[in-house]
Amino acid sequence: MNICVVKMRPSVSRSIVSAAASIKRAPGDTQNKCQEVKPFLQIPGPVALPLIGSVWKYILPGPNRYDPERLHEVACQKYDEFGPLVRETLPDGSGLLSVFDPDDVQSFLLQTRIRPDRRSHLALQKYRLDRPHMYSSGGLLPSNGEDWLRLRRPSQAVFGRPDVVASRLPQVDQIVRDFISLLRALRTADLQVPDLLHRIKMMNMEVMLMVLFGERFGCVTERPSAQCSALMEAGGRSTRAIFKTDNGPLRLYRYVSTPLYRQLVDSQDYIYSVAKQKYEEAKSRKGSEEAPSGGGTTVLEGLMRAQQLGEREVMGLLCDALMAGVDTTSYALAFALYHLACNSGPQQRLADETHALMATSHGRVTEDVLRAAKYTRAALKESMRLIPISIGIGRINYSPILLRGYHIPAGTTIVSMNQHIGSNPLYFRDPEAFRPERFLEDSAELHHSHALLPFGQGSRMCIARSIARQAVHTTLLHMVNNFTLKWHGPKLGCKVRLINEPDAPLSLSFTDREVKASVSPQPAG
Ligand code: HEM
Repeated sequence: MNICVVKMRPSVSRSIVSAAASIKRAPGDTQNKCQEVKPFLQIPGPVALPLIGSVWKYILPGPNRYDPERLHEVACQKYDEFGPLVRETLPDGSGLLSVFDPDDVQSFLLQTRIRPDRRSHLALQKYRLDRPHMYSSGGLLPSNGEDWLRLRRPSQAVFGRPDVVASRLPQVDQIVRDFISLLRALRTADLQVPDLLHRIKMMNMEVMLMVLFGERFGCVTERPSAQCSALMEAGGRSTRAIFKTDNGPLRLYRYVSTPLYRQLVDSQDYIYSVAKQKYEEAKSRKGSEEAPSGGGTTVLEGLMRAQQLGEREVMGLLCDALMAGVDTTSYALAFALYHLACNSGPQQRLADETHALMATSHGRVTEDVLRAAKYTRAALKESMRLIPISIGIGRINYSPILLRGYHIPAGTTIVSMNQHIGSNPLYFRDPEAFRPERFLEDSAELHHSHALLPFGQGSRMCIARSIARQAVHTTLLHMVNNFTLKWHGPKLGCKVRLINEPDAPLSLSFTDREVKASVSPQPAG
C-alpha cells in the first residue's frame, strides 16, 4: 500500500514556532514550561493518507484496525503504541488529539473553558437549521459559540433548579416502585427478565417524560402504550443515524438525502410532534388552575417562563432532552447493576445502607434518603469509572493552545481519554476491582481531579446531571432493597453507538430479599 506520511515542511515548522511564541502561556499548560514549543506534527500518531487522513485505520481491514465500535480498545492500542498524547488527521485535514494524562486533560479543558466548542450531532444540526420555522438553532448538543451560549444560559437555570428536579422525586420514586413490581411480574422461572435493557429504557423514558411534562405516559407496564414504544423507537433510530453520519468519512447527507439521513428526519419529526403537542397543551393551560400531576414545576413550564427562550428554542431543548436523556441514564444504570451483581461485597454494603435509610422513610426514596446515600453515590461513580457513558470529553479549540509543550492549532478536536485513565494503574489503585469504598470520604485514596469526568466538565458539562443522578440513585436503592442481584452471563463490555452501551444482553437474576424496608403509608404531617 502506498502510504503517504504527512511530513512538515521547514517553512511551516518555522511559522508554527513563531505563531506559538504569540500564544499566551496558558495557566493550565503545566508541561515543559521552560522548553521550546514543539510543532503539532511532531506529536506521535498513525500516518495520514491524502483525502481521508487517519480514517483509513478505522475502515481498512487488518489486525491493527481501529474498530469504531470498540473505541476503548482502540484507546489502549493508541496509548500502547504512541504514548500519552496521540495525533490523528481527520479527512478535512484538521487534527484529532487523544489525551491520556489527567494533567493534560485539565490543561486543555482550562484553556478551552471560555469557548467550550464540541463537534458532534452534525446531521442533527443540519436537520434543524434546514427547518427555521421549527427551530432557532441546531440545539444544545451540536451548537457552538454564541448560539450555544444563548440556549445554555437560560436552560441551565431550569434543568438544575431544585424545585424542578427534587419536586418530581415522589413521582420518580413511584415510577421506580412500579418498575420493581413489573420486574416481579415479568420474571421467568430462572428469575431473569426477558429483554431487560429495553424495560430499563422504558422506565427511564417514563422518568424523563415525568420530569419534562409532569405526566405518566404508560411506559412501565407489561404492554407499554403505543406512544412510548414509538418514542423509544424514534430515539434509537435517531441515535444510530447520528452515530453513523457523524463518523462517515464523506458525510454525503450534506448534499443528498441519504437513507440514513432520511431515518434521522423521520425519527426527529416524530419526537418533535410529541414535544409540540405537550408544548401546546401547556400553553393552553397557562394561567388556568389545571396543572400536571404532582406539585412543583416541570422542565417545560420552567423553560416557557424563561424570558430569553421562545417557542423554537424550547422545542429544541425538549427534543434534545428526549434524545439525550433516556439511553444515557439507562446504560449507566445497566452497568451499575452489572457491577453490583458481580460483586457481592459491595452489593451487601449497599443493601445495608439502603435498608437503614429506607426503614425510616417508609420504603420510599426521599430527598433525605438521597442526601444520606453515600455508598449508593460511590457505587455509581465507581461503575462509571470502569465503564463511563462517554469514552471522554471532546472540545475543539477556538484559538491555538499549548499542550505538553506542543503547539495545538485552532480547530483541533481534542478528546480526553477518561475511560482509559479510569483503568490505568497510574491513576487508580487496583483499577480492575469494583470498589466503591475508594470514593468514600474516609478513603485514603487520592485521585486526580480530572481523572474521572462522567458528566463532563466546566460550563458545558451535562445539563441534566442532577436529573440523571436522581433517577439512577433512586433505582439502585429500590433494586437492592428488593432483590439480590446475580449475574449469569460472560464478562460484560461496552460498544460505542454515540455513547457506550452494553455489548451483550443483561443476564441478571432478581431474587427477592428476605429483609427489606417495606412501603407503608407515610404518617400525616
Ligand atoms: C447517567 C446519565 C448521563 C450521563 C453519564 C451524561 C453525560 C454527559 C456528558 C459526558 C456530556 C458532555 C459534557 C461535556 O462536554 O463537558 C453530556 C452533555 C449533555 N447531556 Fe448528559 N448525561 C446523562 C444524562 C442526561 C440526561 C438525563 C439528559 C436529559 C436532559 C442529558 C442531556 C444532555 C445535554 C442536552 C447535553 C449537552 C449539553 C451542552 O452541550 O451544553 N444528559 N452528558
